Amino acid sequence: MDKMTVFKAQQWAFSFIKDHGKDPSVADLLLQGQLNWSTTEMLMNYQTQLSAEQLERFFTNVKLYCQDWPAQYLLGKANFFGLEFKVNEATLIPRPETEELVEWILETEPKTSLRVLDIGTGTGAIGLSLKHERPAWEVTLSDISPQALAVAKENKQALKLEATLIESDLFQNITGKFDVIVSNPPYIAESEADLMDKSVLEHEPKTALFAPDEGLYLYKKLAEKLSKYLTKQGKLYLEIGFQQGPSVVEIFSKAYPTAKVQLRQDITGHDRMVKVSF
Ligand SMILES: C[S@@+](CC[C@H](N)C(=O)[O-])C[C@H]1O[C@@H](n2cnc3c(N)ncnc32)[C@H](O)[C@@H]1O
Repeated sequence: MDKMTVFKAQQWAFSFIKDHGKDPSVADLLLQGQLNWSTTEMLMNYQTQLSAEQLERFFTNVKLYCQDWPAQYLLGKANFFGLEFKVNEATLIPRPETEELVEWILETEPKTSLRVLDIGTGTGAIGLSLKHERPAWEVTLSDISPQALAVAKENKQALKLEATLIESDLFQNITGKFDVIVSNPPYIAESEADLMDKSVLEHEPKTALFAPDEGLYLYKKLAEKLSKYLTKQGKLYLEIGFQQGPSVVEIFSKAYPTAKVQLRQDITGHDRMVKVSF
């Protein structure tokens, strides 16, 4: 393949992606991500020649994106809360909604030393972002998937953050008590699979997406054992599906009648988070 300028390669990718009915702005994401360039660097380098190798990788990624591969898996990385996380097909791609859960914790909890447990950590996105913002917190990351936990370990090392990693089915291998437990568990009902994007369904891990019992299984399991792992005034923060607000509030209100259970909406106005305060 001959050399080509960044500008020409971008133009080609734009029209190729458009012709396939997908989002042309992903062309920039793929090229910038591959070259590790900021938007400014991209603008300053429009006339730079790309090597045949660089072009081949870019064209391949553009074509795979048009075949429903998520751009983040093609690049092997995703941004979350201002940090770069390695991702692969063993981990969910961290979502912007989840950044709002991190923000809620940061604006509510004291900056002083706290013990924090992130259950179902995946890439480590929630727990490592919290540790990055609050170095005094002692953070534990757990996941049922050893492959996901291996990615969380790489992210912890790349970001130079301290955290304990534990392979565990919910609380099974967890000991001690925590001031904050946070979880974005799998919460999609199997019956909703038909409505999902092909790129999510075909590439993201099923153990990260689906849960039995209309998606409520993990919330019910968390509620059963929660009090044993929270300090007296501890708090649980959860991400939920936008239709699950009333059901999740009911699960925790029934299990802990004296606790305060709060529902919170995301930036688009959908029910998205629940906090249980003891
Ligand atoms: C929706 S993903 C969330 C990943 C990450 N916390 C985030 O917000 O991007 C759910 C995660 O929970 C993990 N998981 C599923 N069942 C679990 C269980 N029983 N115990 C612990 N982790 C579980 C999955 O492997 C997956 O990494």
